[in-house]
Amino acid sequence: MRKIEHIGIAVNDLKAAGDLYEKLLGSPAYKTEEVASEGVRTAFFRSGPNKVELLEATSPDSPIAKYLEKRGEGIHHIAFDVEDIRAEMARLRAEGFTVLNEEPKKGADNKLVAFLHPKGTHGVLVELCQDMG
Ligand SMILES: CC[C@H](C(=O)O)C(=O)SCCNC(=O)CCNC(=O)[C@H](O)C(C)(C)COP(=O)(O)OP(=O)(O)OC[C@H]1O[C@@H](n2cnc3c(N)ncnc32)[C@H](O)[C@@H]1OP(=O)(O)O
Ligand SMILES: [Co+2]
Repeated sequence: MRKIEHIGIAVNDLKAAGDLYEKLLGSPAYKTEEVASEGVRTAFFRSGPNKVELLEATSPDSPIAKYLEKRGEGIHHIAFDVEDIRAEMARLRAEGFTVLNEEPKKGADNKLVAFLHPKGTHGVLVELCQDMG
């Protein structure tokens, strides 16, 4: 794990939350992007070398919709930047973590992504991200 790639925050309304985070961070989202396969629309903000990803659900069966229904708005996941996502997935499986994806999938912000089940990480949904260059 090279660094924290982004902190993911689940929100009910991306526009309203985005306006607030623009005030909070002092700059607008550098990207908004829909990831249909995940049923999410995202907005990315920079905070120095770090990133914040706001996520709203675009379908009722989205993981974000389910999370919001159950827990309301809040920090949804921590994403880590990895050099080689397939190698990391194999390493973490061998270490006993529950890797939720057979194969990495295309995420937002030009990344290949995979997730670890929060039950195996002390309650934090972990995302692995490899930059696709
Ligand atoms: C890819 C685009 C973008 C990017 O950065 O590129 C994204 O980040 S997309 C983010 C949205 N996509 C995902 O989250 C995919 C991975 N998530 C999942 O596969 C599910 O959400 C899963 C398996 C984590 C939970 O789904 P499930 O249907 O099992 O929901 P439950 O409510 O039954 O949850 C089971 C259990 O886990 C706890 N839980 C659920 N979500 C989280 C979370 N985000 N953080 C911590 N814990 C979580 C939930 O409370 C249940 O525990 P329990 O003790 O039974 O209440
Ligand atoms: Co993410």
